[in-house]
Amino acid sequence: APSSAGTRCRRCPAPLLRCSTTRRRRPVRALDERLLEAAPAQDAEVTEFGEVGDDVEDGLGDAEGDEVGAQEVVVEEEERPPARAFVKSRRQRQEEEEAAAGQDRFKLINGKEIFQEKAYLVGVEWKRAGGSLFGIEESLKELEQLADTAGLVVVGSTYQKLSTPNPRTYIGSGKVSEIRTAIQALDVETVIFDDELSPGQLRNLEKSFGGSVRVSLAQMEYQLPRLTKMWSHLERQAGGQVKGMGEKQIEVDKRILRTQISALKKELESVRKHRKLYRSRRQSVPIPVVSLVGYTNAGKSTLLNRLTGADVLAEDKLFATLDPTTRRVLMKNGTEFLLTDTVGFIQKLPTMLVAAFRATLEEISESSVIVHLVDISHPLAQQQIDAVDKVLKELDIESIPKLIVWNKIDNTDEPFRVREEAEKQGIICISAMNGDGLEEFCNAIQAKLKDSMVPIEAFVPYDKGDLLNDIHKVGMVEIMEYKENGTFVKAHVPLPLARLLTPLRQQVVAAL
Ligand SMILES: Nc1nc2c(ncn2[C@@H]2O[C@H](COP(=O)(O)OP(=O)(O)OP(=O)(O)O)[C@@H](O)[C@H]2O)c(=O)[nH]1
Ligand SMILES: [Mg+2]
Repeated sequence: APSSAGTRCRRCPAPLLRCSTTRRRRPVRALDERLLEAAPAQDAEVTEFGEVGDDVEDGLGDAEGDEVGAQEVVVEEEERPPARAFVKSRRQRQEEEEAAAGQDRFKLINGKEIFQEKAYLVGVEWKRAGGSLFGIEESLKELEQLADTAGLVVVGSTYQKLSTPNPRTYIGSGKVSEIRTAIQALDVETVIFDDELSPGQLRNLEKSFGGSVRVSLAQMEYQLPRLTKMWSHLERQAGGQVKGMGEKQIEVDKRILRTQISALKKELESVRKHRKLYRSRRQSVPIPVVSLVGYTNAGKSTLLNRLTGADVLAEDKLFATLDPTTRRVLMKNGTEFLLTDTVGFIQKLPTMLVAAFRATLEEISESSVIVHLVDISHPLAQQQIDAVDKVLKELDIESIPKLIVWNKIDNTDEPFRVREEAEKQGIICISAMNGDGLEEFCNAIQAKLKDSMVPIEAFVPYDKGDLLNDIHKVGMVEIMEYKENGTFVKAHVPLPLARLLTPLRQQVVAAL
């Protein structure tokens, strides 16, 4: 029989069009649908299935081992309508399904409605030594998480090992055609490159991916606040297989995204203005600022919530925090500090991102202590630490005392051993989730804060009582003696407060 191998399911004797076992995994499903769509020209499409099917076959298991699959086949075998009618009814069903799926593809993410585009990821591993801290597979995994955070559905990914980029298309021509096949087979709407491409390379890729496919630099902006990666958006192919519905969705999708971008831009701008104002106001009440930095998903927002009860967005998503948030932490001994949450760091921090998140970075450089929070339960914890350190180095903040804190101790396999290691290195272990080690954390912060303060001795007259309050709140008092016309204080205070106290400090000698 012609092309019998291609038309039969590998796992069962059913002809492919009737075997619903193949509808399990997404890539195959997409192919199956295309197959049905082009039913009158079955043979040609079936060949395509045979080819691409090989790539997605693994993991399906063998026929005997999978009873569910066999059952599904039996059910469909019972009906056996004439091929064409069968295809038609399936087609209708498929249309309905698709319409329903279209609705499903709008997801609420952080209170905003986002259309779930189908995305395909492309990465490049450089052969030269001493390249990235992260392996290509890790990098793609992270990119997948980023895409997921942005509300995309990743339908596939690929990567290539290269020693130099192809000046025309960045990746090699073989890879380009492989991706083109995948775009068609999987109905891909967005191709995301794990690197920054030149406008020329983008244009050439656009051509290579087919005339009706558009790759545009402007789309980079799509997810700018959430995604730091290079975006290239592929128009769904017009005509033929595209349903009117699908086209409309793309338009709606674009509109939503465009509105979102401008709204987010405005938001970001107003946040910056607000924070600038806030900062200058705060400087007159010199409560020390502690900045929380760390790789994305380290648990910074969770820790801030834990310590302050602030309702800061904590999510198992990358870049859950867009706007840095500052909260007041009151310690048991009455001392206060301001804790600032920052947006998570990430490897390959592109210039674009540095600019967009300058607000966060400004905050860090003005803090009294920097807390570097690490997800110690992450298999790539060390690489993440290195990536964060690299960014911190660029900020020129070496003079600010730093505290390293290992978080998610509850999530480690051998918490005892991890704690032992931490102790050796003078590192604090906590669980922001269950509150373990938070008291130790606060004490360590206090000790670090003291490092950043200056020792003073001052005589504060009774009519300047508010200054005494400030010293209590933000400083560390060693001696406080009430005299006839004022109070003698020996303490460590932050530099700005020491400056405010300067006139009173001069009076110390006179008063004694
Ligand atoms: N098991 C465990 N999970 C934690 C702990 N702290 C945080 N998490 C989880 O880790 C995930 C990320 O936490 P976030 O607080 O959003 O992380 P973040 O560092 O603010 O992330 P970005 O804002 O993206 O930089 C969430 O799912 C938290 O519930 C912890 O101590 N133990
Ligand atoms: Mg956060």
